[in-house]
Amino acid sequence: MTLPSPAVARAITAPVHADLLVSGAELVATMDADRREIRGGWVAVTDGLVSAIGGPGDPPPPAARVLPAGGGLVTPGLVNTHHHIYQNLTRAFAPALDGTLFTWLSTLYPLWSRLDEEAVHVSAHVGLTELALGGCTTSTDHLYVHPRGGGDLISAEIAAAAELGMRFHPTRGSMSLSVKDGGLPPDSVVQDDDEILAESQRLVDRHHDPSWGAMTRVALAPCSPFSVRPELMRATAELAERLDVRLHTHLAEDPEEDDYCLAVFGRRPIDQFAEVGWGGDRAWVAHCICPNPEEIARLGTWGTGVAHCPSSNMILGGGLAPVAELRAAGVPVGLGCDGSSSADSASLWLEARTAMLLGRLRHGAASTSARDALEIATRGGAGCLGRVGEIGELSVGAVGDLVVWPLDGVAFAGALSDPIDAWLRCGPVAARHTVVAGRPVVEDGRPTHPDLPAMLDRHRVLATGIQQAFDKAGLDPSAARR
Ligand SMILES: Nc1nc2[nH]c(O)nc2c(=O)[nH]1
Repeated sequence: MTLPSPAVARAITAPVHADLLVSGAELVATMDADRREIRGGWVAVTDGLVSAIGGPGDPPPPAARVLPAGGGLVTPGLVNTHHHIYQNLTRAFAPALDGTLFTWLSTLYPLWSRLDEEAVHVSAHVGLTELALGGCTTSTDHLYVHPRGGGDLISAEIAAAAELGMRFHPTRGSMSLSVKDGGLPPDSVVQDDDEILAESQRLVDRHHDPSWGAMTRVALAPCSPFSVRPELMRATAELAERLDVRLHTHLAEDPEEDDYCLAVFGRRPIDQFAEVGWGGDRAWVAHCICPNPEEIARLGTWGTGVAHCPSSNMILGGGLAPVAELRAAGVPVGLGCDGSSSADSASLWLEARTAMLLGRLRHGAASTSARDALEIATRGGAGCLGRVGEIGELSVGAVGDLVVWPLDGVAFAGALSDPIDAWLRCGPVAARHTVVAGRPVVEDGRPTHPDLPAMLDRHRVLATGIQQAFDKAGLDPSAARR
């Protein structure tokens, strides 16, 4: 990772004229190295980076624009470490709702085989807008379905993120092992290893920005042990090392995956992960519901990150991820919405709250606080994406990504004693303002980009076309429910 240049470092320590000043907060929860919480605080952003932070006694710099926090809570922007945004085209899809992971995937793969550039662009516009409304400023996406003739899907979603001004970490997903070779996906959605590797390199060359404050970073992401060949896992790890980009995959997400790995590889998923050269801090993995204590310790030693996806894990019935144990072992744990066909909603506020509730259910009321959940949603995400100190905190020199959350109205009546507890225990809450690199993408609860209504109209047409494919293919909708 590139650190700020001397010029940037000078600019952020000198008194500045800010581009944006967010002031009038009830509390600024900086989530910086000291976890400073500043009552009545303000935050200034210059050239996309935080240039100053202060309290009521500190005079703020003059600013081109002042965004009133209106007595709200200011936090760093939340970081989404796992998503399949295109799945909002098959959200809450009735024929797939009751399946376990493998049945659910097998029902939906044929629909996703109809993705093309327009569908990905429109679904990304809608999906990233939804994320911004829920307080997300940096999102990953794991797009692993690349149908023949579908076009350059990753570039299409990067275009959507750039239009909206969202910080984006697309991961070039891949599947290479179809049913006929012992994998789960059908032939229509797999590619061969050479094509996947060539495309991965091309996308990194074209879009990946390693510089401090980058808006776009690309990672490489073979889908799961049951949809790619071990040779591709190994070659992808080598390519990521050579290009110095991060690695992402699904891991240990379901007992069915344990059974598959034992039957096919003769070892458990995390042993197979190590066998193909992935055990290290370049990788972060999604779900990680089923590691045993010895595997948790190994993940901690490696520094491999985990994207905790609480809603999706419960909806698919995969189980309860051992979040407290992973964190105690030193694993960077971030938060993920997961795809909108399994989690169906995409709000990191909701995922943070759900992570807090699940933690308390597993380990008792004193185990998991709103601050723990905020930590996972911010600094934990930065750890997964290799951007500690840069995203997920408000400190001078970090990116100017922040959220102003309301603390007023019916939901908060009487919640006066602690703004962070109020934020996550009351609600439901959507962002009042979401700011990325000093520019509001949500203001007064509304997206600032004007195209959302047109995008939603187009999304409905595209989603209808894709879902009708299910009927046309003559699939028996009730089969997936059995
Ligand atoms: N929740 C999800 N798990 C997955 N595993 C896999 O291989 N694909 C998926 C997915 O889309 N969602």
